[in-house]
Order: sequence, then structure tokens, then C-alpha cells
Amino acid sequence: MALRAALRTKCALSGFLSQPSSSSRHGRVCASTVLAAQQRSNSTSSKISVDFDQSTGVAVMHMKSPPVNSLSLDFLTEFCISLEKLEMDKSCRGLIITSSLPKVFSAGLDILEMYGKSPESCGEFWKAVQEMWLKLYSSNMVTVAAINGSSPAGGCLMSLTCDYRIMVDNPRYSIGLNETQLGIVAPFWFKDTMANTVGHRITEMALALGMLYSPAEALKIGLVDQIVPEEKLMSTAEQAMAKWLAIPAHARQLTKSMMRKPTVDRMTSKREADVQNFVSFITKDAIQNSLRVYLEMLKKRKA
Ligand SMILES: CC/C=C\C/C=C\C/C=C\C=C\CC(=O)SCCNC(=O)CCNC(=O)[C@H](O)C(C)(C)COP(=O)(O)OP(=O)(O)OC[C@H]1O[C@@H](n2cnc3c(N)ncnc32)[C@H](O)[C@@H]1OP(=O)(O)O
Repeated sequence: MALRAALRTKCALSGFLSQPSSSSRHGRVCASTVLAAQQRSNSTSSKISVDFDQSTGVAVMHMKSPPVNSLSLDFLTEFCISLEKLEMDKSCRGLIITSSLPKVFSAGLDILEMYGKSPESCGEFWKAVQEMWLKLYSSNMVTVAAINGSSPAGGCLMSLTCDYRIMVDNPRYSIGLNETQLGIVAPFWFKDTMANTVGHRITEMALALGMLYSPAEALKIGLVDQIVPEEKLMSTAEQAMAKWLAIPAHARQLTKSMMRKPTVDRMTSKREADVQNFVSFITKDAIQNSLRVYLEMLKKRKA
């Protein structure tokens, strides 16, 4: 409810996909300049910026929340607002999600939202995580993840909700659902999303061991669809997008729905119980202790 209220308030306050500026008011301008301005629009919030090209119907969402694009409540709220607005804009047919930060796509859920927080805060946070997943996994747009850095846990989940994943081929980057390494358990809908992509057995091993894969390994198991050099990432994403957009929209959308609906329905039917499970699990002393140790490990590794 809080997320929905925040979405309503923010939507009312902010003009999204800001109208192209009317340069013609200032005198004579080149027609192509006007056209270009009319065809592109930009929206920026503190953690997300969106470039929308009306000539292609494709938006690029840049995650820009230093240091690691962790999915905090604020980040998720902004993310969902941006997504909802794009979804409502009939001229937007495709979305590419990428990071503006070097080396990191997204570090996954913000651990500080789960550590030392009240049950109420944890519950609100979890609803926002559910909302992000639901919106992305059932989006009518073609969604492409352009993964230009590490993408553990919730970052991997975000990528998995997209229709197509392209990752920069840098062995320093990794991707996977590594929750067990933090002493926590990936919820059933994280597991379902991964199993729908790479199959049951690979998911079982990956989740149990908290596996993080290099781009080459991720390609091998089908966790990502393509790996490319950094400089080719966006052009490859645009090419993939064009291929998906060339399919008649209704046929593509119905097929996506047919493939994903059972997973979406399972989650939505258990949504409330899932929040309760998360809150009671994450607030346990033993789990809080595991998160503390993991946070300390992250800090030590840095030192
Ligand atoms: C029975 C079941 C019932 C219900 C279900 C219950 C539970 C399920 C619960 C939760 C599911 C959670 C999924 C998640 O997403 S958990 C998050 C997992 N994420 C990670 O493990 C990533 C950790 N981070 C890293 O590995 C690295 O930071 C990196 C590879 C992403 C980037 O490396 P860098 O070297 O570039 O950066 P660092 O120096 O490591 O980090 C900079 C800075 O950022 C802090 N930080 C990193 N990640 C996070 C994060 N996820 N949340 C919050 N903060 C993070 C890090 O500590 C550094 O902070 P300081 O600058 O030292 O302050």
C-alpha cells in the first residue's frame, strides 16, 4: 500500500517523459533539429534516468544509484514509477535496462533494508520487491537487460525477468542467485523465474550452492543469451530489440503471457503470505546475524 501511495504521489508530482522543448519559440531552427527533439525525451529521477526514442519506440533505463545500484525501497519505488509510466505510454514498445555505474549492473537487494529494520519496514520493502518483479515479468513491452557489470541475487532476478539478456564478456563480472551465501533463501518466485530460464536441475544446484557465474559460464547454462565486448553492448541490445519488435505485438505478448502466467499467478495468489514469510524469516536473530557477518565481509574485502 505504501508503495502504491508513493507511486500515486510521485506520479502526480513529476512530469515523466518530459515534453520535447519547443525550440521553435526562439526563432528559426533546422527542421531536423526539431524532429530530433520531438522524437527523443528524457526523464531523470535521482536513481533512474530514462531516454525514450519515439522514432524506434524504445526506451533505455539507466540505473544510477552509487555505489552499486542496490535495490533499496527508494530505488524500487522510482524504478516502478518509471516502468509504470513507460507501460502506460502506448508509443513505448521496448525497454533496455542497463547501469550507468562502472563494473556493477546491480548488487541486488539493499541488505541495509533487511538488517536491523522493524518488521513493518521489512514488510514494506518486500512488497516493493514483489512489485518490481510483477511489473517486469509481466510487462507488455519487450524487455532487454544490457548487463554491464556484476549482477548478484536481486540484480540477477531483475535480469531474469527480462525477455533477453546480454552481458559484457568480462571475467571479473558475475551473475547468479547467491542468496545462500548470505545465509538466506531465495523465495519460491526467484526460484521459479530462474527455473523457467535454465531448468530445474541447474537451478537446484545454483541455488543450493549460491553460485555466481562468469559471463562465459552464464552463457553456457543459458542464464544469459549473449555475451559481447563492452563497446558492443548497446548496439547488440538494440539489434536484439529490433528482432523482437519485428514480431507482431499481440502474438508476442500473448505468447509471453502464456509462458509466464502460471508463475505470475502462483506468486500473486501467495503474495500476502510471502510478505509474512519474508518478515518472519528475515527478522530472526540467526538470519540477522548472518546478514551482519556478510556485511562485515563486504567491508573487509574492500579494506
Ligand atoms: C523460507 C524463505 C522465506 C522467505 C524468503 C526469505 C528471504 C529472502 C530474502 C532475501 C533475498 C535477497 C536477495 C538479494 O538480492 S540479497 C543481496 C545480495 N547481494 C550481494 O550479495 C552483493 C554484495 N555485493 C558485492 O558482491 C559487491 O559489492 C559487488 C560485486 C556488487 C560490487 O563490488 P565493488 O567492489 O564494486 O563494491 P564494494 O566495495 O563491494 O561495495 C561498495 C559499497 O556498497 C556496499 N554494498 C554492496 N552490495 C550491497 C548490497 N547488496 N546492499 C547494501 N550495500 C551493499 C558495500 O558494503 C560497500 O559499502 P561501503 O562503501 O563499505 O560502506
